This record gives sequence, C-alpha cells and structure tokens, in this order.
Amino acid sequence: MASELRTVLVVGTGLIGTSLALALRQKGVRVLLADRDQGAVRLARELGAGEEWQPDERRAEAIDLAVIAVPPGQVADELLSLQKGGVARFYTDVASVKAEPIECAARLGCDLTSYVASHPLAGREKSGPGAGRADLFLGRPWAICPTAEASGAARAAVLRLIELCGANPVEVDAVDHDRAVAVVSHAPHVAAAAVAARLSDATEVALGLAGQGVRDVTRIAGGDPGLWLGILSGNAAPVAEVLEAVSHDLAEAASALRALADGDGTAHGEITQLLKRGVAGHDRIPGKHGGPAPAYVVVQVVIGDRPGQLARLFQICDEVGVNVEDVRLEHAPGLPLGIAELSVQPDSAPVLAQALRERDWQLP
Ligand SMILES: NC(=O)c1ccc[n+]([C@@H]2O[C@H](COP(=O)([O-])OP(=O)(O)OC[C@H]3O[C@@H](n4cnc5c(N)ncnc54)[C@H](O)[C@@H]3O)[C@@H](O)[C@H]2O)c1
Ligand SMILES: O=C(O)C(=O)C[C@]1(C(=O)O)C=C[C@@H](O)C=C1
Repeated sequence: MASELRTVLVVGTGLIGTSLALALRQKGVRVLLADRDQGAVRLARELGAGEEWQPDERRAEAIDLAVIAVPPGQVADELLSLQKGGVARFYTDVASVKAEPIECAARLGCDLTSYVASHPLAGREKSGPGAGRADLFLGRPWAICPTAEASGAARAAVLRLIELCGANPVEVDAVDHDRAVAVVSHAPHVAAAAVAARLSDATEVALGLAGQGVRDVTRIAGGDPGLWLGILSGNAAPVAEVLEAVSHDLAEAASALRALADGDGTAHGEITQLLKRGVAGHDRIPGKHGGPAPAYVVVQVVIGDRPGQLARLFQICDEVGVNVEDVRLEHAPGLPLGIAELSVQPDSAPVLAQALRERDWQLP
C-alpha cells in the first residue's frame, strides 16, 4: 500500500530524531520539530532538520506521521498526548524496547489503530541533535512491530518512513523483538560497559598501550547512562538472561586460566572452545547489517602530532576536489603520531589516497 509522507512531525530532536529528520529533509519531506528542550529544537533546526512545530499549527497543518523519538519510558505518555490533540494521521516511535511501550500505550487507552511501533537498529554512542547524521540508517535493519489492531495504512506510513531513511524493514512481534535485541544490542552494551569500567582504574601505562581492540570493544560504552538505564529496565528479564549466560562463559574462562596459571595444561581446551564459539558467533553477523555498501569510505592517514598537519590535509582534499564528510582522530598518547580517518564518498577515496601518496603522506 503506497503511503505518501508530505509532512512528518518529529517529537524528540536528539540523535535519532534529528538523524531521521535530516534524512527526510533530503527526500523533500516537510519536517516539523518538537522537543521539551527548546535548545534541542533550535540546534536541530539550525542543522537543517526542519522547522519548529508551532502548537497553533495543530489544526491547520496536515501531519501525515508523528515520530516519537524520546526515551522509552516517555513514549506512551507522548503518544497519548499527541493523539488527544489529533495531531497526526499516523504515529510511530523509535524506542529501543517495544513490548513495554506498546502495553503502556494500550493501558493508557491510546488508539492502537493509528500507531505502529518501530525501532531502527542504528545509532551512535553520542546523544543530542549535534550527533545527528542523515545517513545513519542507510542499509540498517529497522524493526516494525504492528499490533493486531494496527491499520494497514498506519503500517504503510511507517514502511514509507523506513524506505525514505534508506533502511531495511524487519517485521517482528514486539516480545520477539525484545528478546532478539537483548542478544544483539542490550547485553552487548552492558558487556562493553563492564570491560570499559575496568579502565577506570587502569594505569597510565596500560592506557598508553590502548590500541584499536579496546576501542572497538568499548565504543558503545560511551552511550548516555540515563538513556541506557531506561532501555535496560524496559527489557530487564531478557537482558538478564543473556548476561547470565555471558557471565557463565566468563567465569569458566577465568577458572580455566587460573588452572593454566597453576600448571594445568588441560585447561587449554576449554579456552580454545570459548574462542572458537566466539569466532562462530561473530561469523553469523550478516555482512554490514545485510544492507548495501556504506555511504562513505574511510581513508586513513598517518599524521604527525605537529601544528598545521590537519589544515594541510584538508588543503589537499580541497585541491583534488574531495569533500570530507566526517573526520576522526586517533591519538596514541605519548607518541608523536596519530591517525586521521577521513570519511569520503566511495569514488573519492582512490583519488584522495593517490593524491596523499604522491605528496608523501603515509597511508596505513
Ligand atoms: N542512541 C541510539 O543509538 C538509539 C538507536 C536507536 C533507537 N534509539 C531510541 O531513540 C530514542 C531517542 O534516543 P536518542 O539517542 O535520540 O536520545 P537523545 O538523548 O539524543 O534525544 C532524546 C531527546 O528527547 C527529548 N525528550 C525527552 N523526553 C521528552 C518528552 N517527553 N517530550 C519531548 N521531548 C522529549 C530530549 O530533550 C532529547 O532531546 C530512545 O527511545 C532510544 O531508545 C536510540
Ligand atoms: O552503534 C551504536 O552506537 C549503537 O549503540 C546502536 C544500537 C545497537 O546496539 O546497534 C544501540 C541501541 C539502539 O537501540 C540501536 C542501535
């Protein structure tokens, strides 16, 4: 069923709300922005995510879809208040848990025919509109959890939103969704936090030796603790179950290593088994979320820790007509070198790499 989205209201202009608003703007959709924090709306607007929603537009404006992008515990109240105002034809949310907000919406007496809950499996460890990216959802899975009451038209509107954001819709029952994301998102977050917590009393020597491995394993641990508390408490039992299994594996690995340290060579087998199960599990993750190639390619360049290096790098990009979409710096503390990661369009990457090599820059 085709569903045109001409005007979309985004309530909650943080990371996810702003990202989807930017994606919709690129497709020519009119986007109205609302947040309980006026600063967040202002910044999202300045970033080009849309126009501030004026409450008196409520009746005048025909809003096709309202997207509720607030913390999970606020979704049902927000839905009720929007529906009471007759704000939009259809409603969705993007919360990381699904069963509890839907149950809560039903308890509050929300209209479940016009509401279809959803959840993009894409995000960052940063919050707020400034972290928003139009390409955040490209090729990523986006769960959609229609209830039995949901109308076909509401479902079509949410599918159109997902299509406009370049994501892949995955229809799944809300309870199954929550069990699934406990394994692939929520328990991994707690595990990353536990590993990262070990770093709070690590020595300067240890921190100075931090390489890419620890950065990869702990990146998500940088996420907002308030938001994550809301996510984890909204999916507590399934997450606890996964963490119990992870704890069991970790406890077995620790006791095998203790035995090894005490000279028991037979403990090798247990450790190898866990490592092999890890490889097998890792291999089951679909390639880049099963979607198309990422929008940008990263070109890595070694830069000396001297003033002006980054400026010279950007100057070369300018000379060869390469637009830098994003830049990230990896610094090894105490070392005079770092790595700049420049995200560029796929066809610009070889051009930039060649230009840098010709100018004697080192590409790892
Ligand atoms: N962070 C991620 O990686 C990620 C990924 C997918 C889905 N989600 C889900 O998206 C939602 C938003 O997360 P985020 O990362 O964008 O958080 P965020 O903190 O960046 O933004 C949330 C915004 O909602 C606003 N807000 C809170 N309560 C509100 C209310 N009652 N009415 C209006 N505005 C309100 C806040 O002021 C803030 O600007 C959450 O439900 C989260 O579970 C997050
Ligand atoms: O990539 C990240 O930074 C994320 O935290 C993204 C991530 C995930 O676990 O994949 C986190 C929570 C969301 O509900 C959806 C996506």
